[in-house]
Amino acid sequence: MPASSLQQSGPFGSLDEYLKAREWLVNAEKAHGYEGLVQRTTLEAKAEDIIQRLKEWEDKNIYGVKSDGSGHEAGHRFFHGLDLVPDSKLFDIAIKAPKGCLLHCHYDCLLPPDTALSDARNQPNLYIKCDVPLVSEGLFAYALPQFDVFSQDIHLTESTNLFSKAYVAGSWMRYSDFLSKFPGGAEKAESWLYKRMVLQPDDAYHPKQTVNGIWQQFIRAVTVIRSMFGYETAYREQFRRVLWKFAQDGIMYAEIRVALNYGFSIKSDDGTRQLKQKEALEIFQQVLKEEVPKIHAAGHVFYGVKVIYACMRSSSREAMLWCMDNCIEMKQLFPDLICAFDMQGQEDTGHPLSYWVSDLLAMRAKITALNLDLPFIFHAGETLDHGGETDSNLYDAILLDTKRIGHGFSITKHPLLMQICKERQIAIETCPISNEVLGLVPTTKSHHLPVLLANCVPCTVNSDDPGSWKASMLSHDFHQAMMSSENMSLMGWRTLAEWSISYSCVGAATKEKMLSDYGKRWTEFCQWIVDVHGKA
Ligand SMILES: O=c1[nH]cnc2c1ncn2[C@@H]1O[C@H](CO)[C@@H](O)[C@H]1O
Repeated sequence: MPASSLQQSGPFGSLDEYLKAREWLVNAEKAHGYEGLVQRTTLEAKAEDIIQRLKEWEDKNIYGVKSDGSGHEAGHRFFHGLDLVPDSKLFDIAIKAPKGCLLHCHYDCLLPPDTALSDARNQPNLYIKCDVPLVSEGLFAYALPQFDVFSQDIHLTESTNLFSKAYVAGSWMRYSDFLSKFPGGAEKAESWLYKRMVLQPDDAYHPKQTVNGIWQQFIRAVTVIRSMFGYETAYREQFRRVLWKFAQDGIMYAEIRVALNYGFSIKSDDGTRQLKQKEALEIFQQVLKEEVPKIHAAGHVFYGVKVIYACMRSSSREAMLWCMDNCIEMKQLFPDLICAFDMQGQEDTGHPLSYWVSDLLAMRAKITALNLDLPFIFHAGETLDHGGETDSNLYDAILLDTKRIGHGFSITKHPLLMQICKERQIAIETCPISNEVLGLVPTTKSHHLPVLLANCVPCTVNSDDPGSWKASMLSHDFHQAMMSSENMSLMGWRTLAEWSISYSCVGAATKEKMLSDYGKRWTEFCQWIVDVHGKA
């Protein structure tokens, strides 16, 4: 707080004097945060006022806590409010909002599996296996299904029939047989599979849940869904759909973390060929070439996507070293597509960055010698730890010159590191809904985004794994961020979106153009708010 604020404290000669000092203090604190950067046009001020009024109204009328204490608070728990969101005008506004760039998301978890499940019906070579036979309610609840495609026929016998007591765990059953033999039929089968891939409210909120517990469930869900995209057509069509969903949700560009782990492969549809990192990236490049012009033709402002090469932080050293070299190789082959390197997987249970420091320093030396533009963008501080090994990832991320920080949830307990992020322009990629569903905060209201904004630490809003909890690409997170804090405003959305452009990996000229495109869309958006919602 500036020293001058002290001069504003008492003793006060009158109520009027006190109220003036109070107003000054509130405004001084606002100016300390992102509001200090904001200048409103008349149109923006009008639109902003409409949004604030809508927030209050919706909090009482759409959400609302009843006199007996039951009900849902807006911006509180994502799953509790999910069914109410469609009734919200503010959600409609969030969908329309131009959002800038999505800088933190994971490819496998971008979309819920609806379309993948319908595509799977048409894959004759697709097989399914489980770790237990599906012969009792308990085993249905426990089982982990996985998919793969095979070129040779695997006949249906008692030992490959998932619904037989004689099923040998891990044996493959043709998916079409699985659908027809599932108790209650194909629709029941798909809804059973769906629940294995998408987290449910009880997974997130049951009273004995822990961070490790929900992560174990999340990893299981990812294992199922990832195996569903394990063949070429599914992998490609998923990417095509993702691009359209981004554009339709007001995202102008994205950087996607793709798990290109050691041992990564997808198969050709007929199961005869294995496609590795290079072939997967070729698929992305090809789809971008085909789809971006169509997305433009449909009237969207869209700058495509780049890939953050990501591998598991729990890897063996041998696997990690292979990935580091492979990442450099892929950067040379796909200089415009690969934009950074990261490690992913649960931070608390994986190796901390300190474990990898010498390898990362050697990787950096190679990158510099090759004159490549390949920054690190590390996950760090996605933890409840404070002062321990996981939390200390923040120190290493900063010392290793991370371009941004993924999550940075624990950084608000490190004022010096927040200050450094401000000075060195390291943006924090926050993920409000993800942090709530995966157990870091019991409510979005205690998320660190408002703290970062109040300190004017550059940050962005991201969806992380929206498909894993049936959220949209970014609208739900924008909406949740808006509803969870009084201090979040329309100009907060604008600030976050402009930061997402400024801290992205695109070149300076493209950034300029994006900012200018954004400005135009934003003005249209504010006008729309005033025209459509201003009269109510
Ligand atoms: O919030 C996150 N922090 C770290 N890793 C994550 C997060 N969300 C997803 N993944 C990683 O991405 C994989 C899917 O591609 C997940 O298995 C998980 O390892």
